[in-house]
Amino acid sequence: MLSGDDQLCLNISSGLPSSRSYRKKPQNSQQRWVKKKKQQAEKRKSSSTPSEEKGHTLKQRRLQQTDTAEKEAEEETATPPSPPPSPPPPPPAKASPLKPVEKTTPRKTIKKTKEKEKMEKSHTKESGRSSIKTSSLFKHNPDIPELQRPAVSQVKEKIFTTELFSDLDLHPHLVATLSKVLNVDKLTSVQKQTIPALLSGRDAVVRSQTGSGKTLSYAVPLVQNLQAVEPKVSRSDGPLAVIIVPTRELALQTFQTLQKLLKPFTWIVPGVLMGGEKRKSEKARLRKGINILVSTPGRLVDHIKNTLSIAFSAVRWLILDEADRILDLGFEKDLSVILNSLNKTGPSRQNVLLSATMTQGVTRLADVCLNDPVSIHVSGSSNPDSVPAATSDPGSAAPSESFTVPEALRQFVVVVPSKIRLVCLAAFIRDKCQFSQNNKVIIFISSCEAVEFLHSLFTSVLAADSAQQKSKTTFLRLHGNMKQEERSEVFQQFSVSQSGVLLCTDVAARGLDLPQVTWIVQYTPPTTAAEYVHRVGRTARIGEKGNSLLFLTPAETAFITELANHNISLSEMKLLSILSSLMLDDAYKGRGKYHSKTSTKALEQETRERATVLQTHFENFVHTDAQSVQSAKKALQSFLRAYTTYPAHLKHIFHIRSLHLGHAAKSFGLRDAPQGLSAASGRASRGDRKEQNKNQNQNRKTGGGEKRFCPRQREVSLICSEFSSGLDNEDAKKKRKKKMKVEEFDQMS
Ligand SMILES: Nc1ncnc2c1ncn2[C@@H]1O[C@H](COP(=O)(O)OP(=O)(O)OP(=O)(O)O)[C@@H](O)[C@H]1O
Repeated sequence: MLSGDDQLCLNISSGLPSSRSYRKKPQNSQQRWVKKKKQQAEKRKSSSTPSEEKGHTLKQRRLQQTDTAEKEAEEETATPPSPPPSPPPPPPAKASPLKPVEKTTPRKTIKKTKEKEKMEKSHTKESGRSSIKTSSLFKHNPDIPELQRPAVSQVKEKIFTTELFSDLDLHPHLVATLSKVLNVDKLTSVQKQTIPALLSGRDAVVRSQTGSGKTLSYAVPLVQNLQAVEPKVSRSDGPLAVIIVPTRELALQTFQTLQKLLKPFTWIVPGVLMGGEKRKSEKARLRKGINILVSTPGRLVDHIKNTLSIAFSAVRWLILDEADRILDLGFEKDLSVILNSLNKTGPSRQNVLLSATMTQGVTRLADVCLNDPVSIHVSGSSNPDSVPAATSDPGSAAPSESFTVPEALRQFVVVVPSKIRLVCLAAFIRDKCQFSQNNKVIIFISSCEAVEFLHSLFTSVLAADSAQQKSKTTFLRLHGNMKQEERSEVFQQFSVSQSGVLLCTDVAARGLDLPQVTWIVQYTPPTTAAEYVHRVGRTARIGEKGNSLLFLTPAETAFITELANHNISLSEMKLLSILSSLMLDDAYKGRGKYHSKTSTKALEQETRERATVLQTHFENFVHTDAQSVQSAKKALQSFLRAYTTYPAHLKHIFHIRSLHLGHAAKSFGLRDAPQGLSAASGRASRGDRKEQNKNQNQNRKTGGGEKRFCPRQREVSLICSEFSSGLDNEDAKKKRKKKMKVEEFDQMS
């Protein structure tokens, strides 16, 4: 195994423009810091004036005087360091954010946003050190255990074959479009096996790793087949193919791929239906005629029930992408409505189920709705037995089912005590986005509220801390409680951006093909090994390189064994290695007593001090006003609720009772565990219960927010807008309007 330092070296990407390239001689944060210090010292030496030298000698003397204090500080820091008593030596080029900005910049020239004001307030507070109240981050934490990494033989899947699309019997315009528009010439393994099978008219269950080209493996034969239909397909034929996907973004992405493929075949019309869009305009499009219909299940069911112009009499293809997810989310009921509706009238149909992971539920579905299917399992044998055998839980994979992850994916785990999680994540982001270039990071978080909270915290605090630096980190967010226009906008923005951070729930875990993502961070662990595979699958796609980092607390390390049971192996990244990136950041300078020292112990102590300063920035921001505290509490509460929803077979790893509420609170920038908030959501205080009930009633009315979950419903709630038709709000509004009209009438009469 690599040492912690080596691991971090490996993970710092180069400043070169391409995400594919890596430094030949990578340096870790500590090495970079030592180098930076040396350079600074040399600069100072060459440019120092007598008075500066005097200042420097003063500093030396001060350091000698504080030798005894240094010993003390070798223990933990209970409060953030106070500034040195006398003025510091040569002023740094950048103003330290520990000092209020107003002192150096005329107030009138600054256009302040609310957040900036908050930050300034908190910094001002900080300079009045007496008001700081940050308890020690590094005291009273559970020990980080030595990780047991079971021996795992990872399953490998070759991505590309030597065969070309032009070797297949496809329409030449389709081959040309693949090459010119999609930049695709060689077949991937899954395409090589799937395309001929589908062209021959067979049903299929397709399983291959994430980012291996499954979309084209069904889209190419579909287009080939439909363009050859005689007489030519026309809009009035209605849907000839129905493609069901679990999320709106995936629906949009699939639709866009089809649009490109259909460029030479303009008479075949693709269309997308998804929650959040206007039902009226969708109805109009359906009336005009859509030949290839891409939809989320809930929305399609809504149209089946309410739109007269939807007719399935001509459907000859049914494709269920991310089939296990569709069943997993409890879409079964919707699916049976769709299948019944298709079966009622349609001609004989070709059916395809696809995913990178399969569950027993999919096997059952395949039994019911596929006709003598060919089973394509790229990394295993192509026989039906390769689909998971029966388990007690139809939604889960068999306990020992092996999963394949991309070969060029480097997977890491960091064990972090709860209290330090927030600064560890922030330090990681700073390292990847501030001190390295062209990193595109996706961070998975367990609830919409926590995504919102962290987004506003990082946008305010980290962005303000790096205000002096050249490159600014862009933070985006994506979750199921956002309005559809905003979701689509974020999806597009992150797709085309060269760098930045996307904070999201599992709504982004499946199928999304976001180019050049370099890091996947699982800040809250996934609920299953399969979800782990899909989350990390957002990087290292189609043979590219990529990295992933899983956050676990010391109590959760048994999840590594659970992953190993599915042939997934991780390397450890040390917590201190991640935190040491703060040494590059003068925004978090501690007492500065260790600057002249390069011993490991001194460096570690300085790193801890800096982490404490950063935590103080977060806590000050959170405690600026009651509203911020409230949103932190809400985020904590939703995190706790989500924590209660791990499936039974993982409860021994993720149990709410093993969480320390005060420590968890700290990871949301709260100084103390909120009063009356019980770790187990079911054991809330009376006041809290009242609040919860109020919220639940409110949520029921608005169709959003938090609900009480049973384990299976966690994901459902996270991508609730996909699960529902997305029209609940409209219906609720209409009902309210109707009620108001009746009341008005009553009042008038
Ligand atoms: N033969 C090919 N050559 C080069 N690139 C390809 C080829 N086939 C697909 N791609 C590209 O690979 C990327 C991933 O494809 P796709 O999204 O279909 O993967 P997937 O297997 O469905 O992944 P997931 O399981 O995550 O949904 C896309 O950008 C696609 O354009």
